[in-house]
Amino acid sequence: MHCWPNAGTSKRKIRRITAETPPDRPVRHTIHSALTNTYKSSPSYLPQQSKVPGALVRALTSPIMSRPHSARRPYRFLSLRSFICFFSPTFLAKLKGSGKAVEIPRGREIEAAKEEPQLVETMMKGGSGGSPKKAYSVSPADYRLLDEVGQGASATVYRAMYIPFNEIVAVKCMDLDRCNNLEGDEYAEVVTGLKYDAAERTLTTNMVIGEEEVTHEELNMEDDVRREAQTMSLMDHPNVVKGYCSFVVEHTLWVVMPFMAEGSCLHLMKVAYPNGFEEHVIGSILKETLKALEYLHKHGSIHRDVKAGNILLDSSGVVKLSDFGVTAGMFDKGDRQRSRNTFVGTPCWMAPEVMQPGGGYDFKADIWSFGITALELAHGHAPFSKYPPMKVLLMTLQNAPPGLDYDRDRKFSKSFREMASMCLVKDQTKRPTAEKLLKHPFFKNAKTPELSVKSLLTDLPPLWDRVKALELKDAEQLALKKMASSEQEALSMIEYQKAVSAWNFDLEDLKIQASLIVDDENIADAKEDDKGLMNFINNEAPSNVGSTSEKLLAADKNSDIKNLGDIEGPDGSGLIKKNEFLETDVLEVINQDRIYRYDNKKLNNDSDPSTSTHDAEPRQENEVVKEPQMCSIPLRPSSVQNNSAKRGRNLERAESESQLRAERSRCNAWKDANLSGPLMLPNRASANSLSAPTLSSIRYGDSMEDKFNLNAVQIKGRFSVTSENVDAVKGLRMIRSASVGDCLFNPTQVPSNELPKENINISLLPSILMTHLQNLARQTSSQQVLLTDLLTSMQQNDILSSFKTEIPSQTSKPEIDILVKAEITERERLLLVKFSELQARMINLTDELTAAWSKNVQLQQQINAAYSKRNEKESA
Ligand SMILES: Nc1ncnc2c1ncn2[C@@H]1O[C@H](COP(=O)(O)OP(=O)(O)OP(=O)(O)O)[C@@H](O)[C@H]1O
Repeated sequence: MHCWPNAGTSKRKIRRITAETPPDRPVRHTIHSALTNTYKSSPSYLPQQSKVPGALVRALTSPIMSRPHSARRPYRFLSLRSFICFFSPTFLAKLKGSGKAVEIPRGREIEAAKEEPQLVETMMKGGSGGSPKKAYSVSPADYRLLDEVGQGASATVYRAMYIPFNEIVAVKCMDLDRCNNLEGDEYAEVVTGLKYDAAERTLTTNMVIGEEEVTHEELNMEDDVRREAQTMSLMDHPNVVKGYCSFVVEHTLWVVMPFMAEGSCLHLMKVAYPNGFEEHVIGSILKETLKALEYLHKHGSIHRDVKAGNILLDSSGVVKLSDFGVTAGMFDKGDRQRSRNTFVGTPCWMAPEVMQPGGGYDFKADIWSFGITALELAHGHAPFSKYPPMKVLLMTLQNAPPGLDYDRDRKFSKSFREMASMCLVKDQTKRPTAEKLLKHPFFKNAKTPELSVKSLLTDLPPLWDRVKALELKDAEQLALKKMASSEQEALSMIEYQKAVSAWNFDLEDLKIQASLIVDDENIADAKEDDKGLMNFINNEAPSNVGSTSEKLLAADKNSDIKNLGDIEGPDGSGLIKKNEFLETDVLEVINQDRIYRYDNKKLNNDSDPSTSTHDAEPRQENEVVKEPQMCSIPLRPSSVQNNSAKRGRNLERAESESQLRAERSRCNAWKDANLSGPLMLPNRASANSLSAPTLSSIRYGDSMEDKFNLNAVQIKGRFSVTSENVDAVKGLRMIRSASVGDCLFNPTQVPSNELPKENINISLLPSILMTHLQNLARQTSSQQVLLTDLLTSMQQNDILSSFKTEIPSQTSKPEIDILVKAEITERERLLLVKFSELQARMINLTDELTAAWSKNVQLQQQINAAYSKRNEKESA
């Protein structure tokens, strides 16, 4: 790493110099000397005396700078960007290569900008390294958007023609409204610090020079959107996507950049390499990415969103890192050692230290994400990608770091596995720097991307056609969603049947559901339920995992932040200090737009059956899974729902894309069922599953439930009243079935003569009842299947335990044996409890079925009577 000076000092120094310098003295030399002294440890960034822009000089030497704070007023001047960037070491590089000194009479900056918009454009555009600048204008009229080539959470990327040069570029249109609640121009102005006046073709800025140190953050410049545009224009490296220029157009910020004709690695994997790339390709891609990271880190930036979706390829195989929306300057506050405290990134790729608010992190966080990206490229998806964000956070903190599995990833070399594991060390201080990592043998032997990556791209249609094809697929899925409601009802029942047969052994899932999903209406009940559940879990299974989740639950439910104790991951590295991982943090995590983006996107991958169990869920040694879960799942908090609603079309896209794959994986779900943990019978094929998809809900539930819920006007228990039958059941009361929580119509409570004739489709009622009865019958048979399986599983456990008692392990220690036996005995006990519960439920169900049948008969008689009465009346 370069030894950077303390930028804070430099700012103060510059301030002092400018304040003390009489306006009529030539100041360029003074500023240049200051910079020379301040940045002497990084000579390549020294600005040349003649290259400090005049406007900047004017701004710095303006009398306003020497006024006391109180006397300073909002000050408008040309190219705030130049001013701000002046403090950034990276900007100095730009000055060195390109700096065009422009003299503007003092106090006439705004007028000059209006008279010479071209000047503003010049100040805004990128360019460095001494190469002649290509000026890209900031007028939207100069760009013709051709095809959509990418869709991010906050942006749509287009292939576009830059008309003046007849050159193809990419234009990323970032929706400013989506980034904030502020409206349109107002927000655009705030976040960019720049106001584009289309009529005048000028860019102006409002800013208050206030505190002693003028920094990005104090100037309200920390926003992702502006940061991205800014960072992109400052970067200059062959492996970094450079921003040519950026400007505000109505409610969007346009960032113009080179067009990368093959899109992102993620996109390529989705289209043609669902199981990941071969090692030699991965080596090339990663090496180029690492070079980009090395460059960024050397220049004081942390990317914070390294992932396959942000590694772009062009048709000649060139690899570039993009998306600087969350890039942070390590020296933003003028403290070289200062690490970041904000919670930014995408959960699967996020380093453990980033997830722990207050802990602080530095550029090593990018190395972790880089390691995750290595696994992503190797498997076609990131580890834990099928889990909801909150779960990913917990798993990353608590589980052993993911890695390339010795057996499953046999096809990969030892050096690749080793390189990945070096990056994925929880202790950030033990991770190598990008520079060091580049020297790893894995990269030493990597081929140039032109050789390896290019071979991936043969026979592929153009990017925009691929994007369209994916969109068509999405549309098909959406159409599927809109199928007739009766079909949906039928399908939902099938889904439900599958879901009721599902085994979910995942204690974590259950806890997360319990902690995250809160029903406003039933909050008190839910609290009680959850308390009981958690007490049970923790009494029975005092694992670290349990206590962590309980504490999160406690924080979430009771806001009793002070009660949080220290929470420690099993390896001690995932330590969450008292009061650090608080309710607000949890909610912040949930509310993080980026997480939702990720969530939406990852839904595409979630159902990917190739996700390995190794990746997915390395179990803790001490995680003793015990409790057969039968808890009722409350709804999620409305705040989360509100946020989810914002996901809008992204979610729809993601959902629909995931449906087909989800369908496929559902088919295998039953036989894939994991028989190694506690049993959970989902007691609802719920409308909630989206908020906290569990293994079972991912496999069985989401898409079909969505279809089902599309027409649902009321959801009770696991059944819904759809818009089709709502009229028919008007006036009928619903009763809750004691054992299964179903809602059944209770015709005996409604005398037949009270049935509003005009609303009753008489023939519909028996059919509705029949459906419910059939469901009951199916449930009973499902329960029987469950019982059989349970018995089989018990037998297996018996065999296992007797085997273990008969043949004592020679290698394991006696304590471990005792633990194993205790666990098996405990499991047996729980299975027996479960077994008797199921038996009782089956008996209940059978009773209910019989009762329902007889009710059905009664009802039919009543209906017949009512029918003949009406006939009689009519004939009379
Ligand atoms: N310069 C480019 N050339 C070609 N395609 C691009 C370019 N930039 C982005 N894309 C495509 O657009 C997609 C979305 O872009 P990008 O990731 O920058 O958007 P975003 O909203 O920042 O997304 P994210 O959700 O990752 O934050 C990329 O995954 C890529 O496929």
